[in-house]
Amino acid sequence: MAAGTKKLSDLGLTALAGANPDITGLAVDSRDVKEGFLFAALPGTRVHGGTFIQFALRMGAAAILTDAAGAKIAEQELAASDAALVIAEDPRQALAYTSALFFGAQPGIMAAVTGTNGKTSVATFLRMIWQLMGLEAVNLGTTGVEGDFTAPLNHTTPEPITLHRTLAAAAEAGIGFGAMEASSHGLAQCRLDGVQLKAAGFTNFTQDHLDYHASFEDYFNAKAGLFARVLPEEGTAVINIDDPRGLDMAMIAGGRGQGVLTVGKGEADLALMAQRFDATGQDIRFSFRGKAYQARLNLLGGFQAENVLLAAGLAIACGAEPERVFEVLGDLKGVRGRMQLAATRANGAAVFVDYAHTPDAVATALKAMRPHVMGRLIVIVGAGGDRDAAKRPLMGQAAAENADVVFVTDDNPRTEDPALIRAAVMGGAPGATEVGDRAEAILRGVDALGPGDTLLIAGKGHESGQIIGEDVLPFDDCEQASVAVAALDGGLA
Ligand SMILES: CC(=O)N[C@H]1[C@@H](OP(=O)(O)OP(=O)(O)OC[C@H]2O[C@@H](n3ccc(=O)[nH]c3=O)[C@H](O)[C@@H]2O)O[C@H](CO)[C@@H](O)[C@@H]1O[C@H](C)C(=O)N[C@@H](C)C(=O)N[C@H](CCC(=O)O)C(=O)O
Ligand SMILES: Nc1ncnc2c1ncn2[C@@H]1O[C@H](COP(=O)(O)OP(=O)(O)OP(=O)(O)O)[C@@H](O)[C@H]1O
Ligand SMILES: N[C@H](CCC[C@H](N)C(=O)O)C(=O)O
Ligand SMILES: [Mg+2]
Repeated sequence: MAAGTKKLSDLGLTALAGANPDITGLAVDSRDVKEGFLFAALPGTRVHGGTFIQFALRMGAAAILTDAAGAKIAEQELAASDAALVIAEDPRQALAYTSALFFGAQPGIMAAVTGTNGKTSVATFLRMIWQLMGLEAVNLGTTGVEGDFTAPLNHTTPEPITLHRTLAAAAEAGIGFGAMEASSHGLAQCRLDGVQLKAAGFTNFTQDHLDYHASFEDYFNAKAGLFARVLPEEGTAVINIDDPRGLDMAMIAGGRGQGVLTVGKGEADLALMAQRFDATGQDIRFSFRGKAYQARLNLLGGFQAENVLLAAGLAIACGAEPERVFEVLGDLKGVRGRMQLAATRANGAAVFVDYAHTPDAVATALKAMRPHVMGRLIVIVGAGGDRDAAKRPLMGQAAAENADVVFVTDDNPRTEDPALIRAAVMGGAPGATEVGDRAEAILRGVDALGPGDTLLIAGKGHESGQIIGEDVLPFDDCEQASVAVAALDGGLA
């Protein structure tokens, strides 16, 4: 979508020498720069983007946005060029605000959700609640843009240029409501600082991404940035108060003067009082500010009710009538790749696919599955390469502690040696069976299913490819589950 040309000053930026060129586009990678673009030369984890200013200038950049270090790297090239130079203390945050001004529109009501697990689920349920109330809505995140406007995304929280281009396109298509995921990377890099939020949610905080964040506390602080920085003072924070860090988040939000709506099993504004599980879902009883309600959820897993209530809280915080929100909960559908029924064997045993890729998520998914299972619970688990290595044995342990049979296999090895990743996972699950090839592991897991047993294939959820080295090979857990059932039982599942 062409956003048109804007003056540098209309993008909230002031150049050092007073230049005010027309800006025809924005780029964060020098290889994407075209004539008249603003190039944001950002400090990176590997290299400073300032290194690439010389290439951006050659491509016709009209302005450079960077920090003092970036400007120093390209001092000579900048002196010899008449491109405008903008130096910001935090160029990532400046780029976020600039992107919002450049693309100029977003759905009028937006909410963001952060937390280690449950972001996609909550954002998707919130979008569905809005749609079921007759509103045009989207969710943006790991599964792309879904709802009344669709588009693929490569990141859970895209960098600001892609984010605001997408939000503007959605707004132009008539979308009035948007629910987005705020990943810890996205928050640490201020990717969503230019989005106008009405409400923000917090699901939970457990181990992940310690490859990127220097410490557990750094990881927490990145997430807390959603309330401490991005959500405005007049916004409402919707907090899962059952999480050990929920109170900390509520304090941060309250400290900034934001409204706080708590969700949880104990004392909470929106309180989950009882759950009754059966083969196809659960009935829940809950209260909102003291008044009791009941709803049917066609969703498996106790934690899904928590995600649904957080989404309901966000809908209310965004202005919806509580009674209307509670009425539509019974019509919610499952989220793709989250506790999704993938296939059923001739003997009745079921195969589920779930995106559990953290120790907490593996434990939660298996514990949640247990009340729905009569026989043995079998799990297939692995861990991704080029990601937090410390979580691997913990994922194995979570599988061993909560399932009756464990198969350890490859997830996305990326550039790492898959055998070493598997060995680390096996370290936490010594009694497990190791099967490197994921399709074979699924076949073995499905073959092991007796009547009343259930298989949970964890880790890849909705993903349609397996990343090996730099290649992405087609691979879909749901599809492989069907193939395995067909191979063992004949016909298609
Ligand atoms: C680890 C991480 O988040 N990296 C982000 C970061 O890149 P970086 O710091 O590694 O960049 P770098 O390689 O050091 O390069 C520095 C700068 O030079 C630029 N460059 C580089 C080469 C060149 O030829 N020209 C050029 O201009 C780069 O665009 C970059 O701005 O800044 C870049 C620009 O903003 C981001 O695109 C990039 O995200 C990469 C693509 C990424 O894969 N991020 C993942 C880990 C991520 O964000 N994941 C979360 C999900 C987390 C979850 O599971 O919850 C997400 O929100 O998707
Ligand atoms: N409220 C929850 N508490 C604990 N675990 C959960 C919760 N919700 C979901 N999970 C587990 O986490 C997995 C991922 O869920 P989801 O995709 O909604 O999380 P996410 O935060 O978006 O993950 P990502 O970091 O990849 O974006 C699910 O498949 C499930 O196993
Ligand atoms: N957003 C997460 C997804 C992990 C999914 C899992 N299949 C893996 O590859 O580790 C990440 O990039 O860390
Ligand atoms: Mg997600």
